[in-house]
Amino acid sequence: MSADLRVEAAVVSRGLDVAFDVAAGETVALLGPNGAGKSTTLAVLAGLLRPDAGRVVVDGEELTGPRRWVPPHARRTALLAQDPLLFPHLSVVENVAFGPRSTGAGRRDARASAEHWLGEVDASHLAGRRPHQLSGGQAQRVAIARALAAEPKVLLLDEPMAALDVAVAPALRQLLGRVLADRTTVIVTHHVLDALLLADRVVVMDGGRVAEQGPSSVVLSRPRSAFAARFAGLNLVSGTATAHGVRGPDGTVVHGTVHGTPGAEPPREGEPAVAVFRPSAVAVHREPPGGSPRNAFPVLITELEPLGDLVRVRASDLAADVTVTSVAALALAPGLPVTFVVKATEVEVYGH
Ligand SMILES: Nc1ncnc2c1ncn2[C@@H]1O[C@H](COP(=O)(O)OP(=O)(O)OP(=O)(O)O)[C@@H](O)[C@H]1O
Repeated sequence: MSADLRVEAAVVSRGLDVAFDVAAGETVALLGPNGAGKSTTLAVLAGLLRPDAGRVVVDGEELTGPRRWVPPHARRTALLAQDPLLFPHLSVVENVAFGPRSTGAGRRDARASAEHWLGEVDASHLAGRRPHQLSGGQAQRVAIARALAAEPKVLLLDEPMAALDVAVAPALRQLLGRVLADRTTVIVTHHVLDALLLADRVVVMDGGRVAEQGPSSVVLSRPRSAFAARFAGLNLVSGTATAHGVRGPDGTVVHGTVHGTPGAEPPREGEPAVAVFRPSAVAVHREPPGGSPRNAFPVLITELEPLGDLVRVRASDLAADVTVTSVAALALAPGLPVTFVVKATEVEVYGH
């Protein structure tokens, strides 16, 4: 069911001029500051907005073009907004059956498909309820089932977790990880973890244009655009899982909290895993701290970069954000050997 996607779109009134591709089965996260044009791009893909110039091609078929316009309901693209927008007068199962009904399925097939997809999102028990009897997280699950039941070629998600309590977001992220695997998806998100764990690639937008794009782990650990650097700039250490962390390529173990990834159990020992921690969680020491249970990395400083009120200290593939005062106090400079120190409680470990 997955299809490849190409978009080129200029919308003059919104200052949008973007072009990017999504491979069949790939999940791309659209990141960027407010007003960057992420939602406008989704609207163009969904057929809700006709660009002044450009085209949208899915699976070799032009859906939007100079002389072509396929209306939203006939595009086989499903858009899932922050707000689930369920029909209030229909039950949950009727809401989900609306997806296949809208693509021409008969009543009985549509109902069977609705029951199947409710099962896929762990919401079978909600089938008979009305939308006003659902929590925000439950309603969003039902909306996901409705989107999937229409068997879209492309799934478009606009901050699907933004309106939810932080407490239910992890469960929904896990569900999305499961259902997005092998589906062509574009997801707008403000969360670095969504970009890292749900997306294969990220496209960073700024001022209506693509500022940077690439594999999620590369862009998030070595960002080139100012936004991506502020947004992420995470330290990532890839290797194999141990009981309490990750063993890096040089044999050093980074200790942290081991989590399951969306749709998967926590990594077992020896499986590929990545340790993630923020540069702001890293302290820089001139002398290795003795007898400490913390993670300590002996490194050589390669670069000092101003970052607002802070200074980003880069050393091989790692970064630490420290105050200007401590740069002066420690006389930090490129070429200086130092120790980067991070508490295990600041390190998250995921299967990769
Ligand atoms: N309905 C609209 N009519 C006219 N201009 C709009 C409309 N929606 C957005 N814009 C403008 O288009 C530009 C891109 O906005 P868009 O909502 O696509 O950005 P975004 O990246 O999705 O932002 P956010 O993260 O805040 O949702 C902005 O300048 C915005 O003010």
